[in-house]
Amino acid sequence: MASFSFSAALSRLSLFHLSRKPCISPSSLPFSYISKPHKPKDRTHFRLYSMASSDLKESAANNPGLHTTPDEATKDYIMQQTMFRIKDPKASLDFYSRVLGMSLLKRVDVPELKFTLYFMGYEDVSKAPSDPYGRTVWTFGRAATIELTHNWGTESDPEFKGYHTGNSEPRGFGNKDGL
Ligand SMILES: C[C@@H](O)C(=O)SC[C@H](NC(=O)CC[C@H](N)C(=O)O)C(=O)NCC(=O)O
Repeated sequence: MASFSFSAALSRLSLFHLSRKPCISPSSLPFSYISKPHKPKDRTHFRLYSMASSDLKESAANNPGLHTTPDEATKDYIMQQTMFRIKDPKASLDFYSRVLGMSLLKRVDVPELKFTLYFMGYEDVSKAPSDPYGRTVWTFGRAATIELTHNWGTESDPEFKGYHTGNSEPRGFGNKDGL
């Protein structure tokens, strides 16, 4: 099998097929790789895509409107939260914490309006402030959190048929994927 050097790979900037026993671990490459078994038994084949090419489908030149640097006026902005309404907090908290490995960053109970918010995220909550105000400020400073909204009673209301999933007309919200 031809030797495979990282510099040679960079200079070629093209697709690579690694044989069954790659001479270097794909995980050590700064390339992104997609394991694509050619046949079910060949699970060690990898197809490597160079990331240096400027004609990538994902380049700014190939995607009008795409900027590689944010506007100076909003450069510190982040997508802080997206909100999903949930029917049953027990089931949803189990899914987002046990299945997806997220942590509960902050819980907000609003009894006067009979709802609770659960802010979930991939953060080490042992580093969160212990005081409620500090914890709130910390939570709303985390990027890409999920705000789960539970309107009290939906979990036990036989008349509640669940929230719109986005998979029927009018199609709106699409889906959530996990890996
Ligand atoms: C932090 C708290 O005071 C809020 O304002 S959260 C935003 C608010 N959420 C709710 O009122 C949740 C209960 C409501 N019945 C619902 O299901 O939304 C809100 O503005 N919700 C509407 C929205 O579009 O986010």
